[in-house]
Amino acid sequence: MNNNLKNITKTNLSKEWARLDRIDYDYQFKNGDWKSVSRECYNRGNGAAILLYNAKKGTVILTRQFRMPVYEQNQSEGMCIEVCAGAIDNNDGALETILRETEEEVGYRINNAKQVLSAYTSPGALTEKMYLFVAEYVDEMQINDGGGLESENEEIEVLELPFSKALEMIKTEEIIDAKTIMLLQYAQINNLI
Ligand SMILES: Nc1nc2c(ncn2[C@@H]2O[C@H](COP(=O)(O)OP(=O)(O)O[C@H]3O[C@H](CO)[C@@H](O)[C@H](O)[C@@H]3O)[C@@H](O)[C@H]2O)c(=O)[nH]1
Ligand SMILES: [Mg+2]
Repeated sequence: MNNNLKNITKTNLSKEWARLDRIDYDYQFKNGDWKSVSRECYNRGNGAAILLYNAKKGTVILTRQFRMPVYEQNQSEGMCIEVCAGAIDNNDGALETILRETEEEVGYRINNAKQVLSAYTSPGALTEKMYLFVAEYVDEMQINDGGGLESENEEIEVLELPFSKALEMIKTEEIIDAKTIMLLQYAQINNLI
């Protein structure tokens, strides 16, 4: 399949929380020339995210939390509004991860969720693939206040917003997280709410 790729070597540059490798390879361009190419790839595993919506109330559940990489880019954007999401542990599936994160982060116990999209979040730099879900919630499914795990230094504010307001916040750039924009627009295009 990849006849235009050879001599792939991987050099680990960092391995603390996640793994940063430099991958060197020879790549044959369309004009037939082979060139040596080097790319850094950050591997922090894959992720799952979910848009919880209530069609009757016309609302969605989102989170707000401090994100250092965002703060590093722009201090005023460090508190990031996102759908509920979590990293997929090695042996877990995307669905069981997102059901667990939904309980931990936003405090709702849902029995099932529908995977509607999958997406590489930054294919030039990250190996990460995200599995994006939607699920309906009703108030009776709330079992705690959410907030995330203190043991993981998480402090997650739970937001229940009118869907129309969430869409407006994409326009005003108060919502600037890619997976969140994708899921809100998926809900809009498919008239979920
Ligand atoms: N020490 C340390 N801990 C970390 C680091 N990165 C994450 N953690 C720990 O791992 C936890 C991960 O929490 P999750 O809820 O599982 O993941 P997330 O941070 O919400 O990430 C989700 O969204 C990301 C951004 O879109 C995705 O990149 C990720 O795959 C996942 O879906 C954090 O609370 C924190 O305790 C790090 O660099 N160092
Ligand atoms: Mg999370």
